[in-house]
Amino acid sequence: MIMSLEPSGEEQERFRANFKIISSSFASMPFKIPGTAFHRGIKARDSMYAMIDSIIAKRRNGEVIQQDFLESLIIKHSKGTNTIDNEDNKLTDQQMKDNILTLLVAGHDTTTAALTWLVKFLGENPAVLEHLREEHLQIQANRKDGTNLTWSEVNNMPYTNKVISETLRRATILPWYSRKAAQDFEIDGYNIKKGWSINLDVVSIHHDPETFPDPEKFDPSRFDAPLKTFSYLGFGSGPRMCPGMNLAKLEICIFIHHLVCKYKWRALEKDDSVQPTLVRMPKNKYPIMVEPL
Ligand code: HEM
Repeated sequence: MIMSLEPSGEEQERFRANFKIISSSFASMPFKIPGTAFHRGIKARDSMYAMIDSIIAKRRNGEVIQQDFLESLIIKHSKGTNTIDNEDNKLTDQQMKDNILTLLVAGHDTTTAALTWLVKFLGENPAVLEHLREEHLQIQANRKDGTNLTWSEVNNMPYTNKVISETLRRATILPWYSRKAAQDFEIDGYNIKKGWSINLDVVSIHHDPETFPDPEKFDPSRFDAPLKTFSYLGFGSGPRMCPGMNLAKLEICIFIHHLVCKYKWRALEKDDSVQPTLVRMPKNKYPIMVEPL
């Protein structure tokens, strides 16, 4: 979708390997010294840049044509192309590469983790799974022709949306993110100075028993009524809120539809530990055995 890499092959493998190094160095101390995670991350990023450079070059000389996000960036942002945008607003190749890398880094592991947690929570909560399956079987039954999920169907999945929100609350994929204080302020007796970086402890916010009674319980009905502002931060909040939210939700809705309409599954291991990385995942990656319904 982003740049049409084949799911297998040497290029994809190299991409995957570099991507893994970048993800695991994301929250490392910024010491650019050989041997540190940060240094490995920078090297992997440079290698990704080189790969994206070569992909952009092939697209520019017409060797490869694809209908994907990179292609639309190239068409819209090539200097001298006949679009209504001002030349000064066009992205440089460096900015294009950064955009592609940002989308991959911010969008891949987060969505993968969300899907993994979703399968786990549904497997552990058969009543929720049954309710969810009813919603999706009803969508199938109402469909007059065609087999593909339509845009209006995706936009009319009320229970699915609550299941997604509860998954992101309970799992809290991004356990913290930061904001810079715009002014001096005091909170609970602590004085915060303008310009300080503040990390939000989203796991605690999402497990506050005052807002979410019995917080460990997986219960999508918590989202039946609107919640207190800033108590649910699955995709963040405010102007820096996740720009990929709608894409991620779309991917998750499509995944859920096919999963619950066609398959049943069971966990192969019992392990509730969480991998202590920036993007929270079940430590054992939650292996399952899948069968047709
Ligand atoms: C279930 C999947 C996802 C989750 C749980 C998630 C969650 C988040 C959260 C919590 C933030 C921080 C928001 C804030 O600071 O207020 C964020 C930022 C961001 N996300 Fe996502 N995200 C997901 C998928 C995606 C996808 C698919 C993309 C793009 C393809 C994406 C791109 C970004 C970017 C670029 C930012 C940084 C925004 C900024 O700092 O201005 N995310 N995401």
